[in-house]
Amino acid sequence: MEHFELVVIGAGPAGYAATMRAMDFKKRTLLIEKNKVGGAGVINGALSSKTWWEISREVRQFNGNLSRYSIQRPEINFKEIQSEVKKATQERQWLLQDHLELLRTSETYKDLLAFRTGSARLLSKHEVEITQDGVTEVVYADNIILATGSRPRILDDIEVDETVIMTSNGIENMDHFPESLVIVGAGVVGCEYATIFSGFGKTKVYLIEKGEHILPFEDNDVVNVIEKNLLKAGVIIHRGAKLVRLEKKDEWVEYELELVDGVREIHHVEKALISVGRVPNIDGLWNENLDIQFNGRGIDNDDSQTGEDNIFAVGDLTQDIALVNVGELEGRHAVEKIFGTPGQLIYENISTIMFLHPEVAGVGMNELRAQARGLNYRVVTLDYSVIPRAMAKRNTEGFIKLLVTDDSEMKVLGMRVVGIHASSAIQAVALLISMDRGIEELAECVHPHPSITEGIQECVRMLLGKSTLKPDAISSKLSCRRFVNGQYENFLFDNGY
Ligand SMILES: Cc1cc2nc3c(=O)[nH]c(=O)nc-3n(C[C@H](O)[C@H](O)[C@H](O)COP(=O)(O)OP(=O)(O)OC[C@H]3O[C@@H](n4cnc5c(N)ncnc54)[C@H](O)[C@@H]3O)c2cc1C
Ligand SMILES: NC(=O)c1ccc[n+]([C@@H]2O[C@H](COP(=O)([O-])OP(=O)(O)OC[C@H]3O[C@@H](n4cnc5c(N)ncnc54)[C@H](O)[C@@H]3O)[C@@H](O)[C@H]2O)c1
Repeated sequence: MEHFELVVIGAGPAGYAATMRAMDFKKRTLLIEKNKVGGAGVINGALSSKTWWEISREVRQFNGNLSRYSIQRPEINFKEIQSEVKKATQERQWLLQDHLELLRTSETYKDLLAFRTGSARLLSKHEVEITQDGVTEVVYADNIILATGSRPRILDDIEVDETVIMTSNGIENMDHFPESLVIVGAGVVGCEYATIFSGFGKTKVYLIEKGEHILPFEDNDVVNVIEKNLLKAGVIIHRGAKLVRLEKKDEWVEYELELVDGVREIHHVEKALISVGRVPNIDGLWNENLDIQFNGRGIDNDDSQTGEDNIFAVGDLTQDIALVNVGELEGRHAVEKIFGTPGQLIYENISTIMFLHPEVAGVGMNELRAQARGLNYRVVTLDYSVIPRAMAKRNTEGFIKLLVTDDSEMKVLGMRVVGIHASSAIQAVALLISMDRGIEELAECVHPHPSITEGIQECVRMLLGKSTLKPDAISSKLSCRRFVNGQYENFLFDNGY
């Protein structure tokens, strides 16, 4: 039986990152993938959907500019766009595969790194069985990292064929812009695809959310901006709606809704996307005799470790946040825990971007989460219309919101930026959170001009009572408040100078 110091199952972002970190420790490692290297980080997931989003954003912007000068819009071609998306995912896949291959054949790594295509499962705490085309092989592993990721959750009674009724695994394989599309579930995936398809201007989008509002985990002020733009792009949003049935009829989709007032409606659309969350890929992954616990949301791990001392679980497979950067962080952490001196696995400073219209970037807590934890906090908001860079872009839609602790230290709890360049603006704050620092540093450093980060600096200065624009003068664009014992109150810091 071939012997490895580490076997990693799954070559998505989490497993790939874990394998490469193991190379730094010079450990003999086997990476096993049953499908394509890159996982949902590349195909039917992060990179593919972001390429669709980028192109849709350009089309929306371009069309908007043409309308401004009364110029007719050109036709856009679905297949050309789809082929551009395929090029992006292919580039990334080739990069990851070629990198793997070059390492495997290099002098330094040829005895360390091995790769097998096949489906893997654990026979015991040290034996991994790999099956490919009916051929089975068993290898011995000192340590094992499970990184098998997740797949779309499917609702009972809905028959997904990935052609007419689809999940995120099928939506990108259509061959034309559908005339109409219903999206069930207005979480991140649902809202991103609603933004993408409404942005192209070729598809009537219907968005169904069982909760009271779209993006139920986000603050109302963020949701309001996104919802307003979706509506402006012609999206019909059914909030608090119960999906009674959704089925294929004559190659179209018929669905029935029960609305909040009890009224029932029947709709017909060309295609459906089911985006109601994801489930971890654990089926048959390990034998029952192993102490690996599953809690419904994912593998219940402690600092990436399962109940077995040599078996670890990382990425979407676990109960923690399902993101590429989190999977990579966990994968690297698990390897450091096995072979080195691990740092702390910290989730508080994880940055996220939701690719909507406009983009929404976040780090740390939002108000919903702070309130759910019963925290008192200070919160400052600044509208994009006071930021020179946004004025120059002729796009002042959006705002910055910063949350800090309600004490003299004012440690950063979290931030949301909604608007252009949101994603690049949050990095400095992510760093402050990771360093567990107060906000003074941000107030004093000199930002480039004009930049969106100047808006963040102004937020910080408002909290410190030394902003250039005063919130009590332009309260429609700036606010500085405390949230104490369930109530908001205006807050003006008197620094005495
Ligand atoms: C539509 C969509 C958009 C997204 N957008 C973003 C985004 O913008 N930013 C972001 O950070 N995240 C995004 N995500 C989430 C991100 O894709 C996932 O969090 C990330 O891919 C998880 O990485 P992973 O390695 O844990 O799992 P995966 O990427 O799912 O990879 C797991 C791999 O394991 C393989 N595998 C499974 N079982 C076995 C087995 N038994 N044997 C061998 N191999 C196996 C699979 O084939 C797969 O390649 C998005 C997800 C979706 C669906
Ligand atoms: N930009 C990004 O970072 C990004 C993009 C896409 C996905 N992701 C990751 O992928 C994960 C999965 O995304 P997702 O959107 O599938 O899940 P999600 O949990 O974000 O959203 C699912 C939504 O479906 C709704 N829902 C559930 N059952 C329903 C029903 N029967 N009828 C109507 N609505 C229903 C839920 O209330 C929720 O709003 C995310 O949690 C995120 O971690 C990240």
